[in-house]
Amino acid sequence: MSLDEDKLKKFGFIERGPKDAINIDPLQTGGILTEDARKALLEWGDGYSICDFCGGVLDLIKKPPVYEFVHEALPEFIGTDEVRVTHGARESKFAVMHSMGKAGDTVVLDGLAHYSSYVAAQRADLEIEKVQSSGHPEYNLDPEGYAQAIEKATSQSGKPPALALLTYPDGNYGNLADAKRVADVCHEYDVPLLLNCAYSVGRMPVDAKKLGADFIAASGHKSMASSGPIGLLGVQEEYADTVFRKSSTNKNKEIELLGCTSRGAGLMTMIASFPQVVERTKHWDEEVTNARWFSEKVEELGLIQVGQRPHNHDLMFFETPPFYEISKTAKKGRYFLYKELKKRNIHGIKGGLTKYFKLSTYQVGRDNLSYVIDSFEEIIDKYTKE
Ligand SMILES: Cc1ncc(COP(=O)(O)O)c(C=O)c1O
Repeated sequence: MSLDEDKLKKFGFIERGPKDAINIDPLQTGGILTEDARKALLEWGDGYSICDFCGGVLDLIKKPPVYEFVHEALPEFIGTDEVRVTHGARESKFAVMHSMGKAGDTVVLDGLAHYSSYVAAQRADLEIEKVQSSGHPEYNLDPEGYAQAIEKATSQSGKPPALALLTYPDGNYGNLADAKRVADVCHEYDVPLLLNCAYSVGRMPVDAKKLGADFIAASGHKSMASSGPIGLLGVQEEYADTVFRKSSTNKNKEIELLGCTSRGAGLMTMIASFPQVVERTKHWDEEVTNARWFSEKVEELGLIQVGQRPHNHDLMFFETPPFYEISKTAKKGRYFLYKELKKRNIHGIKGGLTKYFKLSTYQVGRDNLSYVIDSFEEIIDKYTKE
């Protein structure tokens, strides 16, 4: 096989269309780089760049201050005794499941858990027991549901679950369950709790100790203004030796991390953004106010926010009957909304969705949010007043 020149022409530098748009994509709003992180990306972009300074354990590098970041700043930031950098929230979840459970053990998942929690459990050969949410319209999770799930799993398998997980908040409705109560319930049965904080650490204050969480999984590219793939794994002391056990052949290498994880640009962008990330979590109340205000305004246009009300997070799910009605007769069909938003430089609602969608108001700011609301109104008017 040979790669001819015509084929190779497709590759090389590729511009990213929507990079300067107003972004309301829940996946992306918390991962937009700070200016310092953009500089760090170029500075540290070469493969293995950080390894110039490594004596065998990446997170022990003194200069640049990786050790201080990983072993001092991050534990304080999320309230766990130990932290390691991983390649993402899913890798963190897998590491915990794989080290805490044996094949055939059970993990309890909330009914709104992300698919990556399922595949992490499957990769670790764990059985899954679910705690159902209350369903439409609020999709609330009753912490007592964890007691029932734990009891059910125990009676079925003769053994308590190895772990419970709560998605905090969930990635569909942006619901923040009562994590403290969930932790208390799990601990009554001696079941440790992993909080999936992909959408919280880096956006809002999270203190694992206050919440009673034994493990934290976080996502740098989702919520910590970092270039991915990068995430965090926080572990309380009681479980640190289990999760961070070392290789018998390579004595300073932690097995669950396959020796070392993010090595270069990802880590250095996370470090570069960290001061601003810490600062922005102090202004979380403003983000919640903006989200609620946005929700109220678009509901005046006929959209309906489902999930917790009043809402406590920037990630929101809307049913959107006005757009759905238009899609039935619009020339571009269900793609009309995507095209209209694109024309207005608004990015983040998936193409083809008109019946419902989720969006995020995080760090978008009142002016741009007003512009999005006005654009929704203008689009509805354009098609209904024709
Ligand atoms: C709730 C939730 N958890 C975890 C993830 C995965 O995060 P990561 O890409 O860091 O593994 C996502 C990604 O969409 C998510 O929505």
